[in-house]
Amino acid sequence: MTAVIDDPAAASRTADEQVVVAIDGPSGSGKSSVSRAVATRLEVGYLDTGAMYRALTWWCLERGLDLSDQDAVAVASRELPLVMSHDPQAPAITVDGTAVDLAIRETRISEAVSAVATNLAVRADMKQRQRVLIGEIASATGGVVAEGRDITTVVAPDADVRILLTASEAARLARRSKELHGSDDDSSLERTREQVVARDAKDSTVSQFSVAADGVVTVDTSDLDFEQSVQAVLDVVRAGVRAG
Ligand SMILES: Nc1ncnc2c1ncn2[C@@H]1O[C@H](COP(=O)(O)OP(=O)(O)OP(=O)(O)O)[C@@H](O)[C@H]1O
Ligand SMILES: Nc1ccn([C@H]2C[C@H](O)[C@@H](COP(=O)(O)O)O2)c(=O)n1
Repeated sequence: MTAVIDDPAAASRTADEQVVVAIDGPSGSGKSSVSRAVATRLEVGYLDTGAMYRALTWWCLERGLDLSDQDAVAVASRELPLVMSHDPQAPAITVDGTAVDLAIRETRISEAVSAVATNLAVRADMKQRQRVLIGEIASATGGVVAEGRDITTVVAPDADVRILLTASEAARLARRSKELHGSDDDSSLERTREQVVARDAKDSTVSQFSVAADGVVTVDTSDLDFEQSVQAVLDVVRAGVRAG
């Protein structure tokens, strides 16, 4: 893999030149926002795999499914009529023609999504979908930044560059609290804890995203601001591309 990054003619890269970047990490580490910025700078597509689990959760609830009914949720996963735009500056997601970009970020979805994401039949289906999407996006745009919890280890263990994006629990809680409640005072932090710490505890029963697997580079953003985090990831990508 010999991709020239920051190449304005990204979409004309040959298969050998395409760059696939896999990024995992815990909730609030900055995966989505940093990955979108990195994909934008690299002029490649973006895949938010968490949005896929969220969309499935939304669809199951919309249809009145009991999320603890593993078989019914697995069938829903296979049938999910999902369409995603992979433009990092305008990611969009529809289910059966309904735009769900905002709905899938609601607290009710954040609190329910782990029940779906820990369903092993759903994970097997999502893995296949995500592998296909990574190939399609890379072909269409010259590369892809795909982020989630198991991209570096299960979905794309052969990615050109694999990164674990992490941050201390305090930093992650404060970031999410400011985003959701506009503040990181004590009561806001407490209200955010369920969505960050408790969700990670549930999700970590099926994926390993707290310790980097062999060959995965850890980028700790606890003491970095947003732009520094983007630059740190780009540095790893550039080093990985040169080494590859
Ligand atoms: N290095 C950083 N410094 C400060 N804020 C950051 C940094 N990185 C991300 N953020 C902010 O933290 C919040 C959480 O980031 P983001 O949604 O990208 O995290 P995530 O890892 O994708 O979380 P989740 O997995 O729960 O969706 C956002 O408001 C984002 O702008
Ligand atoms: N590859 C992935 C991506 C996401 N999940 C789970 C973890 C979360 O509970 C949920 C939503 O993810 P988020 O949008 O918060 O990043 O999906 C997973 O298990 N594997």
